[in-house]
Amino acid sequence: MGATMVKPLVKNGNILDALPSQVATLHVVMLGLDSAGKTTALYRLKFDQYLNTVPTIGFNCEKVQCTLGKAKGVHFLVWDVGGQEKLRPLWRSYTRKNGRS
Ligand SMILES: Nc1nc2c(ncn2[C@@H]2O[C@H](COP(=O)(O)OP(=O)(O)OP(=O)(O)O)[C@@H](O)[C@H]2O)c(=O)[nH]1
Ligand SMILES: [Mg+2]
Repeated sequence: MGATMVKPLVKNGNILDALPSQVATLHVVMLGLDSAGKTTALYRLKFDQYLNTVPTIGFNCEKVQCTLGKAKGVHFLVWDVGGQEKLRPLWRSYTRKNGRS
């Protein structure tokens, strides 16, 4: 049985360094249970502050520009999807075009 070589996605522990240099906008979907902290993390990324949040009904979408490292200038379109149980059936509609589902 031969071993398979898998090229690591993350180099030097930094996922940003693994991004292609010529990329316009990367879409990121945040999924997780309610009150996991998704919106808090998104606002921290976008506004560099910890802001009070309310439970997300539907989704929030924010454009975030990377300002450091090799990924400087790359734009992320971050989709922060509500995690309440009644909203979870909608999660698949945010992931079906990723080629893995
Ligand atoms: N202690 C602690 N509290 C956190 C952290 N991140 C978020 N919170 C708190 O957890 C609560 C829920 O955070 P949200 O960011 O609204 O959670 P969410 O994942 O967006 O929840 P839904 O929108 O319902 O899916 C808020 O009161 C936050 O202040 C954390 O890292 N530590
Ligand atoms: Mg939220």
